Amino acid sequence: MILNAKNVNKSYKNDLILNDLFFKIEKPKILGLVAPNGSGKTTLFNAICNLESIDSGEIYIFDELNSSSGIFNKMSYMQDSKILYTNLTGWDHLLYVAKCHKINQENTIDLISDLDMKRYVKKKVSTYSLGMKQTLLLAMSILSKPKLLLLDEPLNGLDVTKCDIFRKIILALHSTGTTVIISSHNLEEIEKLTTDILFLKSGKLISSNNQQLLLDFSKQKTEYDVILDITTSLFNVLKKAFQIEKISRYKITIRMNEYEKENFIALCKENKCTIFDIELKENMTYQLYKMLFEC
Ligand SMILES: Nc1ncnc2c1ncn2[C@@H]1O[C@H](COP(=O)(O)OP(=O)(O)OP(=O)(O)O)[C@@H](O)[C@H]1O
Repeated sequence: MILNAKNVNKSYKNDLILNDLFFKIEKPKILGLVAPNGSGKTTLFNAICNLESIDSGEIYIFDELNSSSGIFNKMSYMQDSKILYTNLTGWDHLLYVAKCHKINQENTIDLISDLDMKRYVKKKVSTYSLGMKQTLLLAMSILSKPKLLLLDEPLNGLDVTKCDIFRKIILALHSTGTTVIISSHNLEEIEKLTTDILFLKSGKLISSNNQQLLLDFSKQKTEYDVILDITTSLFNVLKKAFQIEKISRYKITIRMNEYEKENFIALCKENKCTIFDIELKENMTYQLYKMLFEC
């Protein structure tokens, strides 16, 4: 078992942040961790790494209690830039991590090149931009090729090119068997990278694959863009039966739930209308997020 969290509770004074939280990861995955500000994402990461004590419950990493000193040989945690020493250079930071994990300098130099850090790695961190600090933190967290990697808002301040590099590196690491959990408010990027999303709501985790969540979602009306070859007569039929938001010759935007979607597809078929594409107007993660946190 990669991660096993049982009955985890954590409060700050009267605020219950993690509420009898259960969570298991059995196979290597890339998971997104998504929730509004102040919901407890960082608290959960800190609790997993035992940087923050929990009030009750147990967390096991590779079948060892997270308080065991050996876990940091197998896992790594990218925190925010407050952990960096502004008077040291990026190179100093990387050398320190390399020494702790007995990694040779060639691997460090390769990573600096992969992350395009050569230009600034020998400068003091005090001169770094947010994106440069994030890149250094990412480099520090992946240098040891951990089997479990926690990334707390790694995309903050990264430009489009850096996001692409970041994605390739995470996918490459995952292909070697690493499990990655990434918290982010960038729902589009997170959807591109991950297989499951974990929503942290009221101190508990809900997976985007949760059957009840998907059932609730299927009952919600959502906007779809449909590319189709529509005739005027069919449009008149559809107009009466569905909530059409926008229409042009080959594309309509329509609000419907899953049940209505099936009827819509059947009606088009009956009328010999070809549907070339039917897709959610906003990404699925965003739709689930709205359903969970904004109603
Ligand atoms: N050391 C602390 N003492 C008291 N309260 C804390 C402490 N750390 C976090 N909190 C509170 O716990 C809650 C969860 O904070 P946390 O930083 O885990 O949320 P988050 O989901 O990571 O937020 P964000 O998306 O803004 O980074 C917040 O209400 C925060 O004020």
